[in-house]
Amino acid sequence: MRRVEIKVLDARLGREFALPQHATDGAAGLDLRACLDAPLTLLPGQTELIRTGFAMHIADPGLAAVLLPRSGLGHKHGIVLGNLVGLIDSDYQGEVMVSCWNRGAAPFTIEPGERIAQLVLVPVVRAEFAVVESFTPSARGAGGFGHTGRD
Ligand SMILES: O=c1ccn([C@H]2C[C@H](O)[C@@H](COP(=O)(O)OP(=O)(O)OP(=O)(O)O)O2)c(=O)[nH]1
Ligand SMILES: [Mg+2]
Repeated sequence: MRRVEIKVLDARLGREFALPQHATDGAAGLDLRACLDAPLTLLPGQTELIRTGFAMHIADPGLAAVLLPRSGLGHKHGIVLGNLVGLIDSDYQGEVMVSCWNRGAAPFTIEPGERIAQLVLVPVVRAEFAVVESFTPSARGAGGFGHTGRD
């Protein structure tokens, strides 16, 4: 287990609402809860930025966190992320925010404390681009976007 510092910004977190945690021993994500004061109804097409009640500082530049939809909410109710995937930089120290987008056809109400997204810590390889005139040839070359066919 990796230790990552967080600051609790909403007093309900860790009391009324569980702190972000892995739901099972094998879970890759930590579920994030909506720190809302009242239920929030997202109409079809609506997007709102929702507080999670904590700030995090990953600190290690070799790590980042990605925010991903929960599959049940996304598939059954159309509740996904307005930015599709959220990226938390290792030097970010602000509140983790979740952009919730109702891409479905029906209104959906998010309750205070509801698990709305998941955070996955991922390794990062930082790079410095080196400008060259030519590449060592590869089998693919510049072919892409389906050039290998469909079967
Ligand atoms: O879903 C998200 C995405 C980002 N962030 C925070 C953490 C991240 O480190 C910071 C900046 O995110 P990003 O680089 O994706 O956004 P930007 O539009 O490029 O903003 P900036 O100019 O601040 O880098 O915002 C969130 O809290 N939730
Ligand atoms: Mg940025």
